[in-house]
Amino acid sequence: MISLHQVSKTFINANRKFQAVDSVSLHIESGDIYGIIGSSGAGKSSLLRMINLLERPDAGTVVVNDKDLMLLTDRQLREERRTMGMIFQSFNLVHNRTVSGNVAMPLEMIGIPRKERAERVSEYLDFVGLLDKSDQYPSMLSGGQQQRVAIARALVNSPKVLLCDEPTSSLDPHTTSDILSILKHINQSFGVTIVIVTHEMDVITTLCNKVSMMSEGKLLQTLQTEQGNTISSDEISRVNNGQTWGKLGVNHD
Ligand SMILES: Nc1ncnc2c1ncn2[C@@H]1O[C@H](COP(=O)(O)OP(=O)(O)OP(=O)(O)O)[C@@H](O)[C@H]1O
Repeated sequence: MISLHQVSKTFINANRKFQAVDSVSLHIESGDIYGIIGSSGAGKSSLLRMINLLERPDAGTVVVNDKDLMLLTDRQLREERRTMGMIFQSFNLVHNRTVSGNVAMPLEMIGIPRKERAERVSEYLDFVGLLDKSDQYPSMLSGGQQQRVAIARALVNSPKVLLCDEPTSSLDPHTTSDILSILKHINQSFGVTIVIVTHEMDVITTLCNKVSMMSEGKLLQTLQTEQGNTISSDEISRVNNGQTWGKLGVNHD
């Protein structure tokens, strides 16, 4: 469903080149919950953002739903991006719009009529348990509630893929667990493929059936199990006696 082939990305900072992603290839099947784990600066977010071409690779190919995204026109790319929702560590809500106003935004952009828009917004706010907060503003909500609004907004267009960039990194453990349950439910109930970037091992062992470890722009290793199961911490410990994980600065216990 998603294939990255030898993608690379170099940024230029203060006239110095920095290779954030170095010839990475990976394959994600429909229905997977695919984790990308690594320490800060490993290139995880850049890699994730290349899946929907928010970041354009300097080299390599990005194929989603059998389409080579680099070959699409701007208009075709906009359409293809609608099949991919995205959520972020900092939620990225629009603060001068209400909760329902935020969730309605993707539908407004494609001209869905008001009545249908209202129905779909209510349906997804109900799904994330926030229907009673429809008329509130983001600043009146907790971090976990704001992330649930962002999830509703990402789902309202019925995407096939949900891209998650450190979605629980600014949340406490209890709220993290709530958000991970919602993500699992989205995968199981709607068949949405999930790609999640994290530096937290618990996120991987709670949620993911595949995980790639990233360091210094490269994928070091990928582990996988059946869809519907999660990679166990035992399995992770067995690989190279955990040495690869240690190299990432990630605690695998
Ligand atoms: N738009 C950009 N311009 C310049 N440098 C960038 C840009 N985006 C990322 N980088 C650099 O590329 C490297 C990889 O960043 P990236 O955000 O992909 O890593 P990460 O593994 O997600 O780290 P973190 O968990 O800290 O977000 C970092 O050194 C970062 O400073």
